[in-house]
Amino acid sequence: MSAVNPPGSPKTSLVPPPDAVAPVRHAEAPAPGTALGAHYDMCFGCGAGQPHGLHLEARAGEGVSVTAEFTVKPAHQGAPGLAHGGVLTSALDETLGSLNWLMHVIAVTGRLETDFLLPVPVDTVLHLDAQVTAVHGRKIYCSATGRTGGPDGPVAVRADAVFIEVKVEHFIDNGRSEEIQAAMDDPDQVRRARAFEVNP
Ligand SMILES: CCCCC/C=C\C/C=C\C/C=C\C/C=C\CCCC(=O)SCCNC(=O)CCNC(=O)[C@H](O)C(C)(C)COP(=O)(O)OP(=O)(O)OC[C@H]1O[C@@H](n2cnc3c(N)ncnc32)[C@H](O)[C@@H]1OP(=O)(O)O
Repeated sequence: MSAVNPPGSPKTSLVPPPDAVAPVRHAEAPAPGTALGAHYDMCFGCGAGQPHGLHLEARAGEGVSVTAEFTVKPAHQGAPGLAHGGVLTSALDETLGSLNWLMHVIAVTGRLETDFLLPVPVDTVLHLDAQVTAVHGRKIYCSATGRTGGPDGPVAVRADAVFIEVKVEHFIDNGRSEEIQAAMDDPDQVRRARAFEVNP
């Protein structure tokens, strides 16, 4: 049998390489406690205009960190009365994606690994916390936890991820044309997208 973790395999990619550097909070990052708002009104994770969404609300934290709250609704069930694991992973993914605001970088999820430690019942408020741990070129290494019963409660879910920095053209070139056109016609959306990109 070949090596369990051959170099370059996905399994090794969540560990920052030795020459990775500490993340830098952008000088114009929102102050700790500031609500970050949605990066896109129709986003499944954070968009207020998305009726099927999670409606996650993230706030800037200290350093390169964010916090968020997610209330598990009946529509999020996997087993009777319990949250679906994929939905919980989406909440972690969205919280990690919100870290973009603090670095003024646009990045998309490359790899995300979730540990499910406790079942999460419907009506639970999941207290999410995410931080960037290291940066290597375009790769942003980050981790998140979701706690129940309050911000200091037991960890129910946690995730490690690598996000990959992209340009706004990633969305323009790959998104379905009708949504891209609508986004480009919306000055507020263009402003929000560009706000990520100012990264001197
Ligand atoms: C004006 C209209 C604007 C409209 C837009 C509106 C708003 C935009 C603003 C903000 C939105 C931003 C983010 C959204 C935030 C939250 C949502 C939650 C996050 C998500 O839900 S987001 C969706 C899921 N996500 C994807 O849809 C990605 C699909 N994917 C790809 O699009 C490509 O795959 C890509 C771009 C990832 C890479 O492609 P690429 O060609 O650019 O880069 P390349 O391959 O050269 O890799 C460069 C270096 O990254 C390493 N690397 C690559 N892939 C890796 C992996 N998977 N794991 C570990 N490392 C990886 C390589 O190993 C190399 O590393 P090294 O430099 O060391 O060699």
